[in-house]
Amino acid sequence: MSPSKLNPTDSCEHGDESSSYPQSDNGFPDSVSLIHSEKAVQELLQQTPIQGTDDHLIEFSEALRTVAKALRRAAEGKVAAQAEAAEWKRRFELESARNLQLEHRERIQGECDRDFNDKKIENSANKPVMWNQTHERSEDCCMEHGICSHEVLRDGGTDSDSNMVNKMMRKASFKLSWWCKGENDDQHKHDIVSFERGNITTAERSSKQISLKWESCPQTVLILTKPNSTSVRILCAEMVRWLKEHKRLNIFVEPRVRGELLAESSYFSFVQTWDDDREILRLHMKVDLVVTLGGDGTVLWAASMFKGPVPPIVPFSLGSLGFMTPFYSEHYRDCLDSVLRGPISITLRHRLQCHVVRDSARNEYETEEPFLVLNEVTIDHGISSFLTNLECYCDNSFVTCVQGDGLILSTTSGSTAYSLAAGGSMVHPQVPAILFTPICPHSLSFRPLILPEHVTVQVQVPYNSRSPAWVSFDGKDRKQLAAGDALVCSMAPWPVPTACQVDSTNDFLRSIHEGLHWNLRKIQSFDGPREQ
Ligand SMILES: NC(=O)c1ccc[n+]([C@@H]2O[C@H](COP(=O)([O-])OP(=O)(O)OC[C@H]3O[C@@H](n4cnc5c(N)ncnc54)[C@H](O)[C@@H]3O)[C@@H](O)[C@H]2O)c1
Ligand SMILES: Nc1ncnc2c1ncn2[C@@H]1O[C@H](COP(=O)(O)OP(=O)(O)OP(=O)(O)O)[C@@H](O)[C@H]1O
Repeated sequence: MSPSKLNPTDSCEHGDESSSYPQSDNGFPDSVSLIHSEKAVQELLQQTPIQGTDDHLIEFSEALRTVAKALRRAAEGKVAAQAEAAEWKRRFELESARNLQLEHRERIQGECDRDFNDKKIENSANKPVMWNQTHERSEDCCMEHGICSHEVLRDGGTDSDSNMVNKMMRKASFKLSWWCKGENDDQHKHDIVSFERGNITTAERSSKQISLKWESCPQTVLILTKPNSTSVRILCAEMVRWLKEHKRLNIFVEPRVRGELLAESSYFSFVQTWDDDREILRLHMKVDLVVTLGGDGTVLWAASMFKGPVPPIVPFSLGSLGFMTPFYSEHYRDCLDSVLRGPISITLRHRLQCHVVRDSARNEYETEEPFLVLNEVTIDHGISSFLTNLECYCDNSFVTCVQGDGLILSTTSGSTAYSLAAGGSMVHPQVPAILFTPICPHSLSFRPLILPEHVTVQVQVPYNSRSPAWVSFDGKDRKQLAAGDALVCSMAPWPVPTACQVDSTNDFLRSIHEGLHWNLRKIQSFDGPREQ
């Protein structure tokens, strides 16, 4: 998996650049080849006395080039083999996780079937138990499309109202479709490439505006709130009351928020929460809709709670910027009314799946728990004042060595955040791409890149790096990357569906106009010189 590595004991003292620096095929000097090639040349020089003729120089430079090429090929072969191994390892881990999930479900299914047969549905207060209508159906839906929309909940009867006890509850099902010229077309359209008679054409583009239509009514809402804000706390209490009394919905909140609500009034005892963080892993199976009350950070927080499929999120703006929070909190009743009724436009925001691969773990096929980021993963120098030195590979091909303050690998949703501040382009959130944006590169010729969604980007701290690097995920969870450690990033299979106020294009343009005053300039006056 690892790209070429430098031996820390090797010296990097170079002589005359023009004669002793080998060039790789792509024009960049390869660090491993350089060191070895230099040694080879020095040996050659010792063995063959220079007679000062052009012939000798040509011969030496040819030998040098051949050695450099051979070394480069060997290094590339090694990188490819290691990357392939890492990819297999990643697939194996995904498969194992999937199998575990299946086993877990089968176990729960078995328990529920037994319950059914015995006709004894027990009340497990505050802990709804989930099972699927049919195993196959859940597989189709959850694994293929990311959102388990047909799963069934057996409510443990946490509602204070006694007739709610043992109520049978379905997770609301929905259908996604592409909007066609503003009309709702029920067909899923895929990007079809035709090559009839040698003419390549593409039919419908798949990346149209996406519409979500409920097939059964949403029943359970999770409300996530920004902490330490009085206005958010007041709005949350009001919204919970309204959703319960007017929409008859089951409501989940974080333990902190339940405590706050109960401190206000015992009326809120119907509000559900979780005791154990492991229950968060099952939230996507219980919740039809997530409401966020805060700024972009609260949307990031909501996304980070779902390590797999994410239910649709309705983000209300209670922060100062709000690129991902298109709904105004003053109109929450109308907004939620229309969202619960549907159909709604959604933006499927892609996430990046990031694995830290430790140098020591490489032979043991171990990676740490992956992080899913909605904005970006950043690798920087942390508190060290040294330049970061990062070797970057894209699908095993060498991209560049970043020498500067660091590197941002951003989603298109994150393109208006840190990546923008570092000089990256703003990209429509529905574009499936990975932004490769350096932070203060010490080079006159470095420009940000936009890579296609299907690539795997690998960033390695070389052995000759003067200091470790630090990686952070959506601005949180800092981890150190020591020399030899690497970060491997690819597009995650679970996007974050966020409800749109109008549609994803309108919302995106409004956010850059309102949030950044993008391209705001006084309109040129009509009077003045004219072209003749
Ligand atoms: N120099 C910078 O611009 C810089 C530096 C560090 C972090 N950040 C961003 O902050 C994010 C974490 O946000 P937070 O709210 O938890 O921390 P925070 O409270 O420090 O807020 C950072 C700011 O970034 C804004 N922001 C977040 N996501 C955005 C997006 N997708 N588009 C436009 N603006 C966005 C937020 O609204 C907020 O104003 C990181 O993911 C990173 O993108 C930016
Ligand atoms: N439910 C939560 N629990 C813990 N932390 C949270 C939660 N929601 C948000 N945060 C954190 O609180 C911080 C501020 O949140 P957020 O960005 O939403 O508010 P804000 O700072 O008012 O927004 P803006 O930056 O747009 O003004 C973020 O770092 C975010 O990660």
